[in-house]
Amino acid sequence: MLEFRNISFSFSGRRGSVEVLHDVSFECREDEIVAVIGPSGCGKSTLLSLATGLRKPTAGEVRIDGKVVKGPDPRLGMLFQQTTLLPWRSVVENVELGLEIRGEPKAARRQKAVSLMGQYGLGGFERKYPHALSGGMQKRAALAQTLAIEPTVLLLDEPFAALDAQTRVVIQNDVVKICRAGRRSMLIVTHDIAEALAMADRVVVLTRRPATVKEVYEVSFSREAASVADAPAMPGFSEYYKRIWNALDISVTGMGTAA
Ligand SMILES: Nc1ncnc2c1ncn2[C@@H]1O[C@H](COP(=O)(O)OP(=O)(O)OP(=O)(O)O)[C@@H](O)[C@H]1O
Repeated sequence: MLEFRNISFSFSGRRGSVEVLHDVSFECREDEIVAVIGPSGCGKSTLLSLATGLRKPTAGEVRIDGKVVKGPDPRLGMLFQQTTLLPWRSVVENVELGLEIRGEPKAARRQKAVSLMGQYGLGGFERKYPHALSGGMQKRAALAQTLAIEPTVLLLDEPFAALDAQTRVVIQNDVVKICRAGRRSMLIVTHDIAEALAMADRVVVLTRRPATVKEVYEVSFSREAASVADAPAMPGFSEYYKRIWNALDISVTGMGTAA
């Protein structure tokens, strides 16, 4: 379980400090998918960087399974918008990278990587290089790389933003299935209300900077729909969409209508 307890964070610069997060508290329990959504620049990525231990909160604590995060933690797996495949390594060598860093013997890590690639629809592409894969396949390979180290908590920062609309839904669905099958916790930062509702069990809406928790919505579309693609047709989906849109308090200025 991942917990943010009374988190505040300020960036310090020559002109003083800017508070980005103010007293943020929520948790992501075992076998739960939580989406964090908020206005652009409110501090969502900063919040994730605190969970990775790369930054320290100015106040409050981040805990994983009850222990305060003090630095990079092997229980965390990350997937970001930009895929992190190394172009000079074959796909299978990319997938096994985390295991190699961890010192796992070559034969064992290769077997694990090949097996994961098979599970994620990448069988036969082991010896190809990343440029030979489509965007969706690269994302799957990055996901296999992340999951190879068997993290208990997955952090995703707008991981699907660069994908085309159809591939995006397919990969969203894969990620939800993989996460549920392994009873993992997943925290996903997104700008996309539909993505948050279709994938998550809870949606945490942050305010503008300094961000604090504005609303938390318990939703069940992700568990009840047959797939991510079916979630928007579920009763109540559009009502939650509207509620979250209103909570985000974004003003849309149109062109107006001609008299
Ligand atoms: N290294 C830094 N030094 C100073 N300010 C920073 C730094 N990194 C981010 N910021 C500021 O902190 C605020 C929060 O940034 P962050 O990237 O966490 O927001 P976000 O909600 O993820 O943004 P977006 O929705 O656009 O992806 C922004 O106003 C940003 O300009």
